[in-house]
Amino acid sequence: MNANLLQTPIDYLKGVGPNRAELLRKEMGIHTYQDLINFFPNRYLDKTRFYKVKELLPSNAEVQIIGKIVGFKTVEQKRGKRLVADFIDDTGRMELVWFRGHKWIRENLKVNTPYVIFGKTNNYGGIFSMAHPDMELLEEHEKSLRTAMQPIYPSSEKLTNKGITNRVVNKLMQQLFIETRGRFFDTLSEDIKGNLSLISRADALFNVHFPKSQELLAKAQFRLKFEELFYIQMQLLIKNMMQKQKIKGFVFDKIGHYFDDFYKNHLPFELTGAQKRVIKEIRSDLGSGAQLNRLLQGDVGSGKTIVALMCMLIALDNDFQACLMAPTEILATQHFQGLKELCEGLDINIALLTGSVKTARRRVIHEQLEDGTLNILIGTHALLEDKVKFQNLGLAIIDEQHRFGVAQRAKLWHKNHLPPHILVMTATPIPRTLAMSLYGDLDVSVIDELPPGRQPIKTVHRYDSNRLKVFRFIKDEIQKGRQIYIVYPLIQESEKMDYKDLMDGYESIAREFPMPDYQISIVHGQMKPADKDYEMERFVKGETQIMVATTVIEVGVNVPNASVMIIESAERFGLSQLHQLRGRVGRGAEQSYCILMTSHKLSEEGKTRLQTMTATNDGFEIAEVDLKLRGPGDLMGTQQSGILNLKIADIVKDNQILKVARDFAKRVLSEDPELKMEKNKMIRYTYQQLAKHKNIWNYIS
Ligand SMILES: Nc1ncnc2c1ncn2[C@@H]1O[C@H](COP(=O)(O)OP(=O)(O)OP(=O)(O)O)[C@@H](O)[C@H]1O
Repeated sequence: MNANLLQTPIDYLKGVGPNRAELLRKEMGIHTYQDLINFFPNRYLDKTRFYKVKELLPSNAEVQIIGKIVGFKTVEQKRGKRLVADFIDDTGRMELVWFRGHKWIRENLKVNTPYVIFGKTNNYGGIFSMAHPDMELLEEHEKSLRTAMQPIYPSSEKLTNKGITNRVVNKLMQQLFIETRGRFFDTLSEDIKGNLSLISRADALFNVHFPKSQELLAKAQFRLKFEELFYIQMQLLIKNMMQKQKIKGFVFDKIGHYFDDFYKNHLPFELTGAQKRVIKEIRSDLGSGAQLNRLLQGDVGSGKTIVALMCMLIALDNDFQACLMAPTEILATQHFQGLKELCEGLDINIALLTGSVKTARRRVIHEQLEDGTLNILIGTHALLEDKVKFQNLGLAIIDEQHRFGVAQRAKLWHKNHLPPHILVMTATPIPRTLAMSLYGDLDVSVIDELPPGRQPIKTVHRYDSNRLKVFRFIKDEIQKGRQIYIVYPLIQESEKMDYKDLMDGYESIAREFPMPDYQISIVHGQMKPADKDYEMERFVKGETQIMVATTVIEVGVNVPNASVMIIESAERFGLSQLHQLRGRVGRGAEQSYCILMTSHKLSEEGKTRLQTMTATNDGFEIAEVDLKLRGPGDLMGTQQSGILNLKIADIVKDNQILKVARDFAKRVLSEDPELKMEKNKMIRYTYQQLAKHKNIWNYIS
């Protein structure tokens, strides 16, 4: 197919006038023939069956009926007018209803003329009705391309009211196939097609818009989904390959005094097998001559901090500086304290830089960074300020990267004449499939083992009405010398109300656990950093037994003696947030507990979340459920990724296809990294088009 023809503006397609063209462009992003062909149905209806009005059941099933309109009437309602048509077939009568677009409907729908209508039926007071039905003249229906499965396009009700009904899209699609004669060149190699028994691209496009059978539809969808995912994976793998070739990293080939001394004399515990493996992986990257770009995933409490430190020591051994950036002040401070403790006796100059560091101290830090006397800098995004200049930054570690985002990751790159090695740590496990698609340009290491001696956290769900029992339990635990977290949701839109909940909660806890027997800390977002630190500090030192907090403590806080996590209004938290919060306990050797408090009013999804939490402690399993419940768009940090704007594949449902696509992309590139082989000609061409047009779907056809 001539690629230029597909670039034809949509205005030229027969049946598209200036008004429609405008709507197609503005509302549906369809500018060219190509855009239209890549506008895929989001579902299909079985159109083999026609119903009679008499056969309708009072359920709201989607049905297809043949009949005629015998008259219109307008009904006044509180919330505006409703247009109602009397619709009959030879067995009975029903109503068609429109809430909007009355003028267009009256002008365009014919009375006493047979139509095929379809849509969802309702039954109010014994009368069947269908709101905003999709309608086609029977005569046209008989003429149109016969398909068993009727494609339903994702065009909104708004468009339907402006005349772009499903039927119109369908007709335009037919016209497009007529004008292009359905000849679309293939984009995959014979090799891949043969291996996976894929149908041709032309057949796939035809059958996805005009399925001849269920079986062909399935084949068409598989082929198009595979192709979409395959090229995304190609893009990520090639990007990764180029990064390795082009971006020379500093070569950290020495393992010197810092690392050795720490390993032999200061390691506070035996490393787990997973920690050792990950350090080895990172070490080999650091010494390879390419830039390290690695994602380090480890479930909560799996011991990422020590891995981070040991990598920084390698940088120091090679006469470079290192930095660690954390998303919150509390976390940065905690990392600083923890690392300082670990580095004791090692002769390392390590500093903390956050928004609340005083100017005089800041100046010292800036100077020492530039003259190279500061070895390690820990901080928040304050590290990204222009004033912060390193003498020789060799390794940047980013904790909890989704909160920073890709742009900030890039900013760290420019802190040096050559980009430093970048290690991204995350404690929110990202389902493997998603990690593959989102971070395909990063290598991934996983710490999949917890330090020994940890007991799984016992998680239970309790209703608010059982609060007294929960309080009794807390008292018993405090008696045993343990510490307790009580966390309240703080969600921005309703901050005031949440804040009140927190303060009310705090008061009732203070009543239940009076001084001097009990000491309570409180930490929330509206406090000054210094006050927060003070309260945190008291809890860390064990001076207070209860920490009442909002989710500011969500990530990374490490108080091994804390053994009970109580989460108030647990139904309001997302799954990964619940898992993160739970991860604040179970960090010592004692049996730990997580108690999820809720009212009796729970949504289905809320119930699933609570059941998942009580059933498993595995962060990866939880992340998978979370992904299924919320969809990838809602997962932290994924919004910024264009990758999720898929046209036909669904990253969750089609993750098997994603795996196959990734395997094939890898296979092609390992055999032919520059796509020079004759058999990969189409792949090379398609890939080049893709790189040129940025948007994957703007070229393939
Ligand atoms: N190999 C090990 N053996 C025993 N204890 C360990 C080991 N590795 C880490 N720890 C301890 O486990 C606790 C958790 O480690 P760390 O804070 O590094 O976890 P993390 O992976 O950063 O988790 P999170 O993301 O939840 O903060 C710390 O108290 C740490 O000292």
